[in-house]
Amino acid sequence: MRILILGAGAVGLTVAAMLSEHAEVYAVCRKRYADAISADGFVMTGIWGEKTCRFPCGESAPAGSWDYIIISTKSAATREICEKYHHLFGDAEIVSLQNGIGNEEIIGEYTSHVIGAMIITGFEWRGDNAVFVSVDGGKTMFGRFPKGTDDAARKLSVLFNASGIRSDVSSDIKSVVWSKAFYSCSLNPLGAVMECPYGELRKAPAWNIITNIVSEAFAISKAEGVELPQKSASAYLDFLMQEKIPPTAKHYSSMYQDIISGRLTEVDYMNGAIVKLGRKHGIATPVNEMMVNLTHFKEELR
Ligand SMILES: NC(=O)C1=CN([C@@H]2O[C@H](COP(=O)(O)OP(=O)(O)OC[C@H]3O[C@@H](n4cnc5c(N)ncnc54)[C@H](OP(=O)(O)O)[C@@H]3O)[C@@H](O)[C@H]2O)C=CC1
Ligand SMILES: CC(C)(CO)C(=O)C(=O)O
Repeated sequence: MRILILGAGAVGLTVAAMLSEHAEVYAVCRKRYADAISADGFVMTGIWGEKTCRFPCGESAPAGSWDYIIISTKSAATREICEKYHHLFGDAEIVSLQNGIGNEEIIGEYTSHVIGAMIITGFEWRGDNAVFVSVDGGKTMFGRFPKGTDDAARKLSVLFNASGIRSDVSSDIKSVVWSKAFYSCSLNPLGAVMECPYGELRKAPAWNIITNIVSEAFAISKAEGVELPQKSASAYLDFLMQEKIPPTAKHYSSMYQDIISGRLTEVDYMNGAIVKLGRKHGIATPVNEMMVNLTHFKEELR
């Protein structure tokens, strides 16, 4: 199986390292990462094991055809990467291994072969050729976007499992992607602005804010016709409190890590997407809008 990873950073390089023992993988990444990996290998630490891996990577993609092309940029770069590389898409399945609402729709403007994915594992940079895998919040999910499963999604999930990344398929991947987006909308900006781990957000003042974020987001999912696995805002809040926060209670959100490292956050593709869809449907989303503004303010203060 030939797999090209476009925009490989913390997620894409680690996935490349894991898959490269079971498939032919090439990672397109920034020059400084390619140089460091070519010189010293890619160093993985954390819950997926400690190893130094070698796989081909570089600033541009080699010619040829691919079975899967995995996009692992931040959401702000999805369109740019599609513009730059859609000439390679051919019959390949194009997989969005990203957070946020709207990436699959952008990719769908360039191909009819879109696979949606949801990954809920933590990846933290530890140098130009090193990533620490910090937490595991569940299986990585794949599915034909927006709905359905087929051999292409199943084969990719089988490869991930064989490579040591717990995975499964969903026949409603859009719903799974939105459910993860609601998790990110609830925990990421608040954890970043307050500089605290997810577990602290269970305290009453934070939980009041999260309750409003989730209620607004549910109104939007209803208006968009996206049915989440959790049937109501209160069912989603229970799921967050009972199932999702406990395994990641000590984790500082990736948005917090973006802010302290001087990178822009993806808040516009999370709470910002809810605000934008709220305007489209005439639904007020003041708490999500406040989180967008607070996060951008925090970005400017650093
Ligand atoms: N990190 C995590 O714990 C998790 C992240 N995710 C999601 O996965 C996605 C990727 O996150 P993550 O890996 O952390 O992000 P990173 O910023 O570490 O990686 C993305 C990489 O893509 C690069 N890139 C952008 N455009 C190009 C291009 N044209 N050519 C080559 N490289 C390019 C970026 O470079 P540059 O910065 O120079 O633009 C960056 O190095 C996000 O949507 C994130 O929300 C999901 C689960 C967990
Ligand atoms: C827990 C984790 C790492 C899973 O994606 C996360 O949601 C984040 O930090 O953004």
